[in-house]
Amino acid sequence: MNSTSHSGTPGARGEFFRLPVIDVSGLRSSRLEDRQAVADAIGDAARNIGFFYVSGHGIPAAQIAALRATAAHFYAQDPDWKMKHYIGLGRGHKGFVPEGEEIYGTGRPDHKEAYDIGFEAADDHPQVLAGLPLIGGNKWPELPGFQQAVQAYYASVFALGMQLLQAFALALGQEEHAFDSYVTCPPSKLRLIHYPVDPSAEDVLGIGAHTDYECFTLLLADQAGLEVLNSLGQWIDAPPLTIDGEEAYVINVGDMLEVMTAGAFVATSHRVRKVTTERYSFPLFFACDYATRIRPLPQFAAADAAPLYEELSIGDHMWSMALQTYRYLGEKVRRGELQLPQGARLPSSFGNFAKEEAAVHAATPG
Ligand SMILES: O=C(O)CCC(=O)C(=O)O
Ligand SMILES: [Fe+2]
Repeated sequence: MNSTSHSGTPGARGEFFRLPVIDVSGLRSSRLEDRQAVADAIGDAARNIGFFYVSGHGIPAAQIAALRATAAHFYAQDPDWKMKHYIGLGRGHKGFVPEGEEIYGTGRPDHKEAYDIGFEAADDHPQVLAGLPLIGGNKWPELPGFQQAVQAYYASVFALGMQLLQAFALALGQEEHAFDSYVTCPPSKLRLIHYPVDPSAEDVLGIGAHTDYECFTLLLADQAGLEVLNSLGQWIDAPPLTIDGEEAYVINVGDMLEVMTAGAFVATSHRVRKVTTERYSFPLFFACDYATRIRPLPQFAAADAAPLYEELSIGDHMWSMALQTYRYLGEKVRRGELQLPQGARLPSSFGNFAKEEAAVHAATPG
């Protein structure tokens, strides 16, 4: 753990007022005790909060700067040119996501645009040939340096994700590499999100309240705006943090780690408030391979487990969430061209927000 000035102060589970900072440089130590100590801190934060900052990650500042520069260059282009890379063109669900395309909790479109990049899969990859949604090659705009900057950053942040996956395995009492073989060609998406300022827009959230669908998320943002829901119903700020000259990442537990732990780890709800300063954020949603069946680990499996934690395929979950939040996919569902996978959950089924809502309904007579 970092110095106390940065640490969170959790009381009861979910009662936090700031996010803890975990120095993960120990994950690169050759001594298992060092790696286990970091993993235990991650486990505590995942249980009590579902969100934490990570310092000591070692991602080169130059790669982050290059990514920011190329993202800004892309968004400065005119709208028609950006739409040539529209996510709805071609298969694979990758590319440019214009403002208004995504709708989360509020039922109102988010005030943001994005560019979605996936784990690169060749056209002859068995998962592509099998026609799995979300898997395939990327769209690379003709912008000098874009592809190089994005691929270099993707490789680094993905490698950090693998280290965190191993730490989560240790935190859950598993062998460190227990989950590695589930991550060979995952639908792990890196998003370059741009939140433009619109002073005339009233109360338009950057992103409505939601949980993330995958195992966990690694996020880097350049401005405040991200807010995390605690168990008292308060939105807690998670602004960018620089520690010893290095920008910290925000890591949060996603729906699939919540299922694997039958709720012991929380997929915590979060949102981005209306921005007053132009903002860029880059989440990597770290997933296992599409067909991985996610179910509670043996120590969390209980005969009376909530139906929410019934086994599901991670890819089907991600795809069904996309079908329910992207306009172009929703239209295809309505036209009968695409179907929701069997057993699809509704958006916002997981996380503390969902549980509070359920508790309110259960307590409401009639
Ligand atoms: O922009 C941010 O800080 C958060 C983005 C986010 O929550 C998401 O894309 O799922
Ligand atoms: Fe999110």
